[in-house]
Amino acid sequence: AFYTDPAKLPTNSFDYVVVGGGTAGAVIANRLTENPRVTVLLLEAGPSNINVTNSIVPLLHNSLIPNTPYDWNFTTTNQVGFNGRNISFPRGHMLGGSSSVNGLVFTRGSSDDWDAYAAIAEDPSWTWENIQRYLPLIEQFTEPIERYNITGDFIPSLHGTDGKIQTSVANYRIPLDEHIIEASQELGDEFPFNPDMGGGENVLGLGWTVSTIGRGVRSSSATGYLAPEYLSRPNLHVLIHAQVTKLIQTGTRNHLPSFHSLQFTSTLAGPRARPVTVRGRRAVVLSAGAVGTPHILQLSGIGDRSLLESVGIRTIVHNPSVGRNLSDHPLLACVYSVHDNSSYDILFREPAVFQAAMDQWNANHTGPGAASVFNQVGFFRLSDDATIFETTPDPASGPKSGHFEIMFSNFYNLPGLDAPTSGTTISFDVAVIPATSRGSVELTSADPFAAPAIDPAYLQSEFDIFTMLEAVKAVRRFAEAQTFDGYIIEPFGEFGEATTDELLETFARGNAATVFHPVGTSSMSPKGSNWGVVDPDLRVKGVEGLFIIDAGVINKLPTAHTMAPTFIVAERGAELLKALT
Ligand SMILES: Cc1cc2nc3c(=O)[nH]c(=O)nc-3n(C[C@H](O)[C@H](O)[C@H](O)COP(=O)(O)OP(=O)(O)OC[C@H]3O[C@@H](n4cnc5c(N)ncnc54)[C@H](O)[C@@H]3O)c2cc1C
Repeated sequence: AFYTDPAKLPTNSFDYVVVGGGTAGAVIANRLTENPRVTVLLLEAGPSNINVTNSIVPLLHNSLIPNTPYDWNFTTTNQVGFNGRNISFPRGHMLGGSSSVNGLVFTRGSSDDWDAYAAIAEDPSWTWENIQRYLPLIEQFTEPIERYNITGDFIPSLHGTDGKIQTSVANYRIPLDEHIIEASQELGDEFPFNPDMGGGENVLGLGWTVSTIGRGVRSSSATGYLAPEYLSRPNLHVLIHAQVTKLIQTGTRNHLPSFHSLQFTSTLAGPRARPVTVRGRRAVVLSAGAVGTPHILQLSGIGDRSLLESVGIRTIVHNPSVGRNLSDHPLLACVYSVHDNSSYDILFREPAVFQAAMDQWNANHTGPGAASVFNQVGFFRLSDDATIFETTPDPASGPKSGHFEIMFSNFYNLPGLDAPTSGTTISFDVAVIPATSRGSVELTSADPFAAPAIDPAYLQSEFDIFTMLEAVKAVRRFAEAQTFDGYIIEPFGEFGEATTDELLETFARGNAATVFHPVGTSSMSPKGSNWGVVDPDLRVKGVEGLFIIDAGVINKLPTAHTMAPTFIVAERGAELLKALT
């Protein structure tokens, strides 16, 4: 059942309480309640996803962040590597979490990435081979809403057809597509075409983006795993507007502090509302994401003693790894002015064009509204003799993993920044993949409603800045392809003026942002190791009754956007929990 008022809950004791109705939390709640005898309470701080148009219409996702009710509206600390700038750090704040607000890109990572997770955690159950069985549970590949011939744009055998999340390629084609594919054919040595990045053995190269879109509509963990047929299960209770403020120690078991209770506040009643206490008899599962989960742990006395003491919180479990090892993909937009009357710059700028697109989408879910903004992405490697490898060991998980990504879109794609008021542009956004800078999420106050300090430490390592600049240079070589003659006019703004390495670095540090992929703050590490937050079975170290299942447990950035890897972690986490019962 679905609730907005905690007073309506039938009980305050459940088999499991899951914190965070986001990407992972919705999976856990769904899978555990497949057994009608298991009761689950799922608590989500944000509002419902139902009828939120900008979450439903794929093209509108950039408008969900920042400074909306659907975003936590976090800001990073001042970033040394960004010339002291801070940036907005969006996280989904609604049912479905970040899968309800994100860019819909569905990429799973390379086999090397998953094998690295297994190696780091010293647990072979996390290898690429072993996680294969979760993929069909997640994905339901669908035909694009427009009747395009997609033969050759994907490899059917790599996709599930019966999972909970609908995916598709190329829901709305744009003139830029042809140029990107042609450029890849022209410059195939450096930018080879990849017919499908979903196979972990072959994620490098450029290809059509698989997006979480079904019949022109966003598919999220909320639409998929919390669909009406699941919400109607009598053993599943989903409460929104419920912000968890603290876990409560309920005793000791096997010499470990137990955490089977927690407090939350209904935000509809304001932060001064009386906290409600609920109990998870079998376990409490934290799925509040790479920021929310470590923040809750710290508020509950689980974290670095000196940090907790600094805000007057008594330490129950001293674990300095909580909230540390924050890793994210830094992004830099390389914008070109182009001749393109179909550029989304016009659509977003001119109300009549925008309205026509929305009218079309409203009529039958077709047109630009039906598509994500990245019809293609590509993952690439630095050359083996890149000078950085003289001083830095290659941080990629292996030869099948990338060093940088390029994402292609047909407009000025810098969410949160004002687009130019005239002309038309395309954006080739680059990102550093195995970024080696490590940051942190730290509480700033014992007040659970005070935002934590988020320091992703962007571009603070030699490798990260080197790779960012190499990625920009790769973009410039790509833009030299003949197919762009008469289409690309010139590089736009400061990007065009950054003609030396020094100027390029200034441009990067002055303009880079994020692809929104934080991981690592609840890192999975070997059982018994002296670092990390969860064991390979996703139990929180040093306590009883508490699990973490979200993007934070991923201990290293994948050659992928992080939603699909989070779904994999969640399906595996649900299986591990079910095995306990
Ligand atoms: C703007 C944006 C664009 C992105 N684009 C892509 C993309 O195109 N492709 C891709 O693969 N990845 C993308 N990502 C990343 C991807 O969406 C995330 O890595 C993934 O969804 C994380 O899943 P999660 O379950 O860990 O956290 P989330 O999905 O964020 O879920 C956490 C949930 O917990 C709730 N919560 C937090 N604290 C509390 C609390 N105290 N009490 C109760 N509830 C709480 C939150 O409101 C949220 O619903 C994007 C992310 C963002 C923000």
